Amino acid sequence: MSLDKFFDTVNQDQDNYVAKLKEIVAIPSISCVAERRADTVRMGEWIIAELERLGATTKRVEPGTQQLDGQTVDLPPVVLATYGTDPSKKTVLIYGHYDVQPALKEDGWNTDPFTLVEDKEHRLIGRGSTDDKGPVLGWLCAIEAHQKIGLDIPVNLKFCFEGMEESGSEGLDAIIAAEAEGYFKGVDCVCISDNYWLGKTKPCLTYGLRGINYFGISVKGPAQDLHSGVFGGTVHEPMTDLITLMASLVDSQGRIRVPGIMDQVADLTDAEKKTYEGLDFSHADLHAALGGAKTELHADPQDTLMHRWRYPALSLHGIEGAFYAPGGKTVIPSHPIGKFSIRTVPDMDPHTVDKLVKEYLEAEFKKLNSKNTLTIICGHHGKPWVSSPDHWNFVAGAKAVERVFNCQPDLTREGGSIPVTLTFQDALKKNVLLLPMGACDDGAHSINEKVDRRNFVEGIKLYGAYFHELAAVKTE
Ligand SMILES: C[C@H](N)C(=O)N[C@@H](Cc1c[nH]cn1)C(=O)O
Ligand SMILES: [Zn+2]
Ligand SMILES: [Zn+2]
Repeated sequence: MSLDKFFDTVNQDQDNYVAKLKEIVAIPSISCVAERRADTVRMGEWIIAELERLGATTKRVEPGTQQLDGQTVDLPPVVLATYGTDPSKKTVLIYGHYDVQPALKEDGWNTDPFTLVEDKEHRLIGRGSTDDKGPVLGWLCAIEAHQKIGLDIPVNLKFCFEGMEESGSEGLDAIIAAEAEGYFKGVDCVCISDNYWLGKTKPCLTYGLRGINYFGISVKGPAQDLHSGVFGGTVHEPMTDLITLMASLVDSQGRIRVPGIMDQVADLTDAEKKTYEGLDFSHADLHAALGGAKTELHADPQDTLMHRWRYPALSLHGIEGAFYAPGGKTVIPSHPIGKFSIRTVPDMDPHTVDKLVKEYLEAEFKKLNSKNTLTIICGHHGKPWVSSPDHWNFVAGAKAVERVFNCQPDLTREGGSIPVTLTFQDALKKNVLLLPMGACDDGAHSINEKVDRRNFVEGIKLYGAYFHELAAVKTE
């Protein structure tokens, strides 16, 4: 079977695909703030319209409401769609998310985050370009290219696109559980494109993710912010308590200081250690992704990967309600909320993690003898996931990589979290493959997020080739 015509069409039509990416990057579908909820819903509606234009049957599912920024708001729709129902074909379920992380030009972007621009190195820069609008659009472009040349897609496609992945996938697990024997019945395998290659040139197949527990530390003092000249030295300052608590969570070598956390981590076996040996990863790749900074914690690249994939990490994210703007405001913030998360790994249990963190911070706060009020906010959870890369779904993914990139993919785990992965595996009892298009230096969640034009275009080819390899692969 030759896919050359499909590949040629993708090459020829790439400017149209990039124009579509520009259209959707312009929709600021930030799921974590109420004022962007209407845009997030609009983004979901754009996908429904595009799927219908391609001839898919869609189902818009409303997951309910949530409390956000002091309001009750509708959760964005979960978009389910079916393309092909031939009982003689395999059926693959494709998941992606259409929400994005916040982004402001003032964060340090060189260009407006919601205007996709292409620079001289053919980087397509804009929020969501790699996480996850580029990959989501990529699947739809692969269908379009097949249609254009009259090439049959040899598998049935089901889609599940959500708008809350960056905010804990609220509402999605219940929909999957309710539809496991309904909409999702007949699915043979699952594919997700929402992570990144190990380096900049070689694709990978991914069989593991870390989980996440997200926290807030609220320290409340006076009823309003104070003048530090009038009140400094006379009151317990909430920021002082908060900074002390945040500093107690992790040391500068990245070691988590909450007792009991490391006790839950699965032991490293010899077999697992071997999986790190042949990997094409050096600290040069890490430095590239750090924008040239050489600030690694570990001397050995294998240790770096283990600490990304199979050990937990605690990261401090920010402080809501604290003064952060330029200039020298002499304020005592009255109610700062510190944000941090723990990336979790097998065999950590999210509820045990919450309990250990809460107990530890309350005990540390007691030591401060402060008259302020502490509240620990246990936010969203996502469980870690590890699966077997020996399944035929991975064989099809590897063959697709070989066809498009002429090389064997790396087999990787991922340090980030996609909470729904384990839900699909458990609820549908089917293998899940992560098949990314983005490179290690794409800067997801960061400033100047990008996807390289090459990755976007070759990624569309990869998805199309995967359809054909899935159809051909032996399942015994
Ligand atoms: C790996 C995926 N593209 C991703 O970025 N996932 C997020 C999920 C999340 C959890 N809380 C907020 N976002 C991540 O790993 O941070
Ligand atoms: Zn993300
Ligand atoms: Zn993502």
